Amino acid sequence: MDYRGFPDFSHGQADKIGVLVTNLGTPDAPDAPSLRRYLRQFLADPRVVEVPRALWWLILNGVILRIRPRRSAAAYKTVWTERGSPLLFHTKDQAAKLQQKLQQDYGDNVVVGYAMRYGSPAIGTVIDEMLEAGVRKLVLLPLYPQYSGATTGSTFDALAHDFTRRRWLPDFRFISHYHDDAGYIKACAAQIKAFWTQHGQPQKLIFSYHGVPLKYLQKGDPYHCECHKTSRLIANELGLGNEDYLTTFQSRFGREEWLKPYTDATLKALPEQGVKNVQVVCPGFSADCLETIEEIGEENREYFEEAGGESYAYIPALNATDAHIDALAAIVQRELQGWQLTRDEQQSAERAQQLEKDYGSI
Ligand SMILES: C=CC1=C(C)c2cc3[nH]c(cc4nc(cc5[nH]c(cc1n2)c(C)c5CCC(=O)O)C(CCC(=O)O)=C4C)c(C)c3C=C
Ligand SMILES: [Fe+2]
Ligand SMILES: [Fe+2]
Repeated sequence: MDYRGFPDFSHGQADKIGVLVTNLGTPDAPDAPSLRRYLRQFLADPRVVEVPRALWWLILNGVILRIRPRRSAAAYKTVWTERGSPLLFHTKDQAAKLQQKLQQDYGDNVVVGYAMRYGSPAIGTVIDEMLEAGVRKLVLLPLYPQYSGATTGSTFDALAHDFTRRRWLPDFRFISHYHDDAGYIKACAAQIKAFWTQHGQPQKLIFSYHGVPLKYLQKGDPYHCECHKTSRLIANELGLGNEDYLTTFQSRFGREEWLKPYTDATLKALPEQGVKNVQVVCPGFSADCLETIEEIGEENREYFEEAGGESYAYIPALNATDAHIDALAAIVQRELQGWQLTRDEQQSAERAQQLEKDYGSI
């Protein structure tokens, strides 16, 4: 085994702190070949689809990868922008703003990078760049507020796999969730309040989260509970009563039962129950993407309106808003305690280095 290292590192180099934010990943282009590549990597992950490998290999290659790439490419085309996939450019913006924010306290000693669990930029490539830049302490923040083995757990797997082939491992911290973090909850509530200032308050607020198969909950995945807790905390912050909001689950994949109630079935049923004015918000998505823009913004709007709904709005994700970046920075900074290198300490470290250079070490 040839463990990977960087032989030309400088001995005097100050240790840097690396903050790596990650998200799920997205195809490189909204076309069938790119989707086939992306979906093959994503859906072959045993954390995502827990079906016996040989059987799943047959279904994935024999059925899904023949049909889904073309269908999904058409959906991605409707959300694609000049800057590419929304998920990718929002993540890029989040990392850039987080870098600026953390630099205020840590100067050049902190390096913020972004990577994707599937597709590019790959986690290993970005860690290479960080280690080469002198990062010896690494914080990984998957941008999934609610923990699930399928998302957060899988991101850890990718990192752990990457570490198995490295010669010099950094100190490492992993933020596995922040579903009840006060700053995150306040940022979500503020985003909703700002929307209400412009568009008014709905009859019902729907908190819609990406679903997972029901059996993951039954086997001990905390995702379902964490989603409900996030909704409850945001609702409290907004002063809502139990009857003012609902928690639902979207983006079902495959035939088995997923977490319920389903977002689409709920929106189809609400008008008949007299609920004709709703707003949907997706606190589990830290960035707008196909699943929010197209599925919630378009597809589910149609279901609601076809069923007799009169007013429907999607409240955008936190994306790279200041309140979101402030919340993420606070989460990261809490994790950095003990590692903290403030600008003052950095300056005195630089002075010490200079003295050593001028007078030699004692
Ligand atoms: C936010 C948390 C997410 C969980 C939990 C999650 C679980 C999960 N997803 C699939 C299958 C697909 N998801 C797809 C897109 C997608 N999923 C998330 C997030 C979570 N998924 C995001 C942010 C996105 C959007 C990516 C983008 O490029 O915009 C897709 C691809 C799109 C499509 O072909 O429909 C699939 C497939 C499973 C099976 C699963 C849990 C087991
Ligand atoms: Fe998904
Ligand atoms: Fe979807």
